[in-house]
Amino acid sequence: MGASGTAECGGSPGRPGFRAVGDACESDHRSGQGADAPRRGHGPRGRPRDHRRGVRCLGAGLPDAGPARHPDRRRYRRDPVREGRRRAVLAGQHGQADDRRGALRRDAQGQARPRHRVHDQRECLAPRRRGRRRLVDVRPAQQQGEAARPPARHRGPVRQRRGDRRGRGRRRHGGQFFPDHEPAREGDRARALDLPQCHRLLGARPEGHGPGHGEARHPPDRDLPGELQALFRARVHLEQDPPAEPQPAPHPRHRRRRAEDRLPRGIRLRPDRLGGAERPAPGPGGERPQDRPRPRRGSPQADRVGLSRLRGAPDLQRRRDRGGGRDLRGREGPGRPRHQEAGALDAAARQRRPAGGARYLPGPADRAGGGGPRGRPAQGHPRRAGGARHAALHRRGRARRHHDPARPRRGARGRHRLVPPGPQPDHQQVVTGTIVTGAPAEVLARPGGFITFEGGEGAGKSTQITRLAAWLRAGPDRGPREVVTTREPGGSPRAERIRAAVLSGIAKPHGPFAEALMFAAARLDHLATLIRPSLARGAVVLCDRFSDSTRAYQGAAGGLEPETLAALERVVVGPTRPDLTLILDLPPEIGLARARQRDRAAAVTPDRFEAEALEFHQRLRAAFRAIAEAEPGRCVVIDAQAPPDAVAQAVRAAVAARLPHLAPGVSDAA
Ligand SMILES: Nc1ncnc2c1ncn2[C@@H]1O[C@H](COP(=O)(O)OP(=O)(O)O)[C@@H](O)[C@H]1O
Ligand SMILES: Cc1cn([C@H]2C[C@H](O)[C@@H](COP(=O)(O)OP(=O)(O)O)O2)c(=O)[nH]c1=O
Repeated sequence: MGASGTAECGGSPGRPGFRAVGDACESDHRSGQGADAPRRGHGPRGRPRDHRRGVRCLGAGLPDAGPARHPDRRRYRRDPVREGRRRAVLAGQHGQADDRRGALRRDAQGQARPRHRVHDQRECLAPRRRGRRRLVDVRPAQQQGEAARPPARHRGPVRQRRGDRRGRGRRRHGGQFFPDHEPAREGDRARALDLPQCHRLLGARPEGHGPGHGEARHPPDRDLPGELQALFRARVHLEQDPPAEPQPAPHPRHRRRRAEDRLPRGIRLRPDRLGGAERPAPGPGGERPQDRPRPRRGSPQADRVGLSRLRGAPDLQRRRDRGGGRDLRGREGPGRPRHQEAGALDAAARQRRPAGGARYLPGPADRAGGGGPRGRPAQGHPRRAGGARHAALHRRGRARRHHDPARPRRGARGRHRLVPPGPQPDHQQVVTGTIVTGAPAEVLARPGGFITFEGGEGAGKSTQITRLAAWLRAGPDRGPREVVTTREPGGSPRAERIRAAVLSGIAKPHGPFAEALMFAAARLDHLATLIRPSLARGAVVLCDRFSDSTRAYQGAAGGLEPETLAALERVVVGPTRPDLTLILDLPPEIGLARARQRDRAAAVTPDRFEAEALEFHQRLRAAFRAIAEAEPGRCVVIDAQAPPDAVAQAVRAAVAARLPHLAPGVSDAA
């Protein structure tokens, strides 16, 4: 093929000035078979180029290079990677026609490139490996520099990536369809990069031969063209530090999180206050507010129901002590999110709203005393409650909010601000995390109560709970009330699974403390998932056994120290102590007889505690009595030997006496 060698080394008509490096063709200049003429006058600065090892002719054997056929052509077709490169070379040969049309080209891996990169400078396959094709620009340096300078609109890396993306898929090239050839290996990405990219990485000018080029920093290998030197140097950079992939846009939810994260530490958002965030007062020791024990406000009862978390707690508690107000329940529970409280209170407020959906409307007194803009009553923060200064502050806050798109629009989430007619009762009644401002106590939450039933086996607890629930559901004069009946261990799906395990006796070999821990675990879930949410809704919760059973069974009867159980109770129960505990008392022999009769009827075997000896049950009875004596304000002992109706009557009387707001009426209770 010496005949084609001379012509091909001079450059094919479609690809003047290019040669392939490392290809094994018959025009190999090492073998001396190629023509000498193109060896001189093709390299930059007129240097001879082809004396280097492995510089061979481009285009030998290519279909449009002449009638001669390359002997390795069939081999290329069998190797997909090499086939892709061969087609890239083909594409380069058709480049001039494509360039005139402004078409994209394909590099050696089949990726499309803007034409200014492809035409004369790009086809440098860096590694010197035997059998690999490298294209070397052998045109004069000035011409190379002109071709290497990309147009401004293609200079940035983003443009380059977009070009790559556009090149994917099948693309018509020179009248033929060529499939894509993705880079076979990661290293091919570095090898496929073009020279402008190399220049950028080297901090050199694209022209490549002036001051500031890589040659100035590295001793130049004068035998190599400047672009090839640059590529060899850049390859190291590229393989170590590949170009950054475009980052996907952050998800809107993440953006929102980041916006919240920008809040200074200690500041929390107040959804009820459109004014935004508040910073709780710093602790004396610099501790975080959420780590601080909550301050006690008012009575222990107020603390139990979480009134300490309400700004109007003292006032509400005063109302309740007078008997004219309503209790707030169930806003304790550190694990429960505030919006849940808000939802519960909102629901309660909606229930209490007058029929027809009418809301409280602002009266003249509202406008007189610190009214808001356009005659609306001042709402939200107590500082805005009265006086022109506070009204002006309020207006300023509204104006600011109007221009802040990050803040929710007023009423956008369907919340209502209920303002009673007449003078504002007490603007301290702002509930953290919810919407109510200045509403009377009975609007804030529906009153509820937490009543537990305790006693030995077969005392009649389940029977009496059912009866009391029916009585309480009638509710007071204002209408029916929600009553939740539950039991321990159990009451929630997870707690029921613990119940099944512990009553099967699985923890008995581990001792009473292990059993107490299992009961505590069940209680934790029960409280979190059922009891506290129900109390927060204002429901009455009737529970068959609670923490007093742990004291009696695992403590007094099981031998566990009271201090241990008290600590466990403090951790698990916290402030959610029962309002009233009804202890059904009867001799254990009678209770066990009833329980066995019940079990036979239900065809179940006695559980782990029913199977205990009589002496164990006697200790239980003594323990329950002792608890009642220790806490007379909470506990009432009821004689459970009486007939069921008589016991039910005694239970109602106890509830009416201790929790009068739950009683449906005096006539019913009598
Ligand atoms: N006051 C009562 N007098 C007689 N039998 C009763 C009385 N109360 C409940 N029972 C019966 O005793 C059995 C156990 O009652 P139950 O309510 O299940 O007790 P506990 O829940 O305390 O184990 C049931 O069969 C029930 O019908
Ligand atoms: C709640 C609780 C129950 N128990 C025991 C008492 C009961 O024997 C058993 C619960 O069974 P249960 O069937 O609810 O009792 P009763 O037969 O009285 O209706 O679990 C404890 O030992 N510790 C506890 O804390």
